[in-house]
Amino acid sequence: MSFADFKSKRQSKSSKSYVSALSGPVASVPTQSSPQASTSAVRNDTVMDTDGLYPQLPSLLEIRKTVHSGRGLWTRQHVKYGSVILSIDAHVVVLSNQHLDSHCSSCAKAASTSPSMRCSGCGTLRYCNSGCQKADWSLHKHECKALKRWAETAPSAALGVPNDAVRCLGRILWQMKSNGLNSGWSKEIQTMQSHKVSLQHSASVETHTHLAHSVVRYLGLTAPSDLEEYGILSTGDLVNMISRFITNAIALTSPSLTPIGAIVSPLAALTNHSCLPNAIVVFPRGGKTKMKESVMDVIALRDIAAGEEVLMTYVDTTLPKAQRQQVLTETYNFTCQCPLCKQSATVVDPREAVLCPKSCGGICPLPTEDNQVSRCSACKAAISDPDAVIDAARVGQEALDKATHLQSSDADKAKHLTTNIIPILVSAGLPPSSHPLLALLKLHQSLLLASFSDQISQNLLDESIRAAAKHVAGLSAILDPGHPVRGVALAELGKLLAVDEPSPSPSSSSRQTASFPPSGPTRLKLAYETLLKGREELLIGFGRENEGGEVGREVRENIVALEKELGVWTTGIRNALEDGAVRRSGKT
Ligand SMILES: C[S@@+](CC[C@H](N)C(=O)[O-])C[C@H]1O[C@@H](n2cnc3c(N)ncnc32)[C@H](O)[C@@H]1O
Repeated sequence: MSFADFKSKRQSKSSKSYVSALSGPVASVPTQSSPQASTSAVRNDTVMDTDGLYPQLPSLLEIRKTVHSGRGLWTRQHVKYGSVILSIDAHVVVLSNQHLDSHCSSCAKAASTSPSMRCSGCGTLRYCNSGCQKADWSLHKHECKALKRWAETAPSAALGVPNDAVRCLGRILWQMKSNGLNSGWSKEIQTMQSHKVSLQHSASVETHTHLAHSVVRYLGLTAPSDLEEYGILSTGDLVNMISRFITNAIALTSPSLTPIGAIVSPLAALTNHSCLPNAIVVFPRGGKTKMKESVMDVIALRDIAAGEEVLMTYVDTTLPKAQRQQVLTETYNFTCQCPLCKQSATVVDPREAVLCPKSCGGICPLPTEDNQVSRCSACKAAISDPDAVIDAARVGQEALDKATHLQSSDADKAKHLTTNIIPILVSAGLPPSSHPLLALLKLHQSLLLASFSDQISQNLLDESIRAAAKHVAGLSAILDPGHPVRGVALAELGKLLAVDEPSPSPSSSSRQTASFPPSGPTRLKLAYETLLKGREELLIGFGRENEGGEVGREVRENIVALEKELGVWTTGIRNALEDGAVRRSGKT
């Protein structure tokens, strides 16, 4: 697994009627700052002097240190939801191996929007044009030699390029050497949090050791003293640097939130974690200043009061508590105390829930081996066969792991798995917000989309829409309105609903077995409403001043096109009705 995948897995997101879940009014965005976010109800924090570091720190923010979570970013004034709190160019950016061919290694733009040229030296990195290549050369000149050396000694072609973590550490070390170890740039890197001291008790010792060996090989070092020019005087220093990277690297995502690599930004990395974050890191792309994918923004997901801590998430918040906690302990070395993790056991978390067996609209906690008794939180009806639910969830997790593994090597097999397992979880009573159903729906949707060809069938399109709608319904039960993951999911659903129907006959087989999705003008109207809702959420999640990022701007164009199309439909229907009325009255 690449480091980008590793990180994105950690980040990175009920209604029985999906139609009604989507066609209601746009959920209002909470405008009150959340009391959960502040960890300084009693001031136990110290405002820190930046010592000339972090020149990009805006006056809106200050760095404070607490006993509980070390340094963090705090607001000095009220911040409105959807505002850009911080906009920065990362210190170091690398693409994950599977994106090296499809994206520019300088600006990280996808090759589909720009023809790319390959570096003739290493034959590994691609660029949009010579401008991008020149901009990257000061770092790539070291990397180019290292990549060639690595490929020459690799045991197989498949291992001919080191993973993104090794390449990112290489870039950090070359840049530190070139900028000088006493430069602000290098000091910011050196002061990033490391967990070297607690490593010996941690499950990630192996990852650190493996990375250390790989970095030494990548840099072409022959003696420990060779590391001194990088400011690394001992093995301990090297482990420290690796721990800093693992603790602070952030997944680089495309404008539609697909993980494509890793970045290191010491300033953004000062943000501490909550599983109920009030902020998020996005790479919105666009505008005059954000043409590089690697320009990152930290966006306020809800109003943040003056003097409140800015908190983002380090894990995928669609995961159940135990899985989130495991990652936070193993990778970040702390136990999360956020309100979601400390939620009373009497509150049912939609991530770990089963629908009420009496269909009263309530949910029951997902039964476990240790706690098989599960009752609906609303009507108290008990689940009659908890073992069946436990089994379904277990089989679902196994299928998810297998399908995720297979998706790039054998997409058909992966799709077969998701197609078969999803109905089992649904019939066991899992709502779309529940793990692993939500993750399976997302994967199923992407596998269906990947199988679209020029000749798309009505059934395939309708099945994709149903998967996308269930995915949106699941996310909506978990994530706050305005979360960019929700915005992107709504945009995808709206786009699918707006696709021309290949055979829109109301008597087609899919129509008889399911009332969703509708056909004709009703479908277009639903597409329009979904896109409007998506745009509203994207404007928050990617920042209002970014116009909702690249996806938000695309959605706006789709909305304009649909308005025209719906206008034609409305006129056509009105004309048809008027014609009928004229005929009935005997006029010609
Ligand atoms: C990316 S760094 C954040 C900045 C860090 N606090 C510092 O002083 O540089 C991640 C580390 O901060 C600490 N941290 C972040 N969020 C935390 C939380 N909610 N509770 C406790 N520690 C936290 C953990 O040590 C974690 O490994």
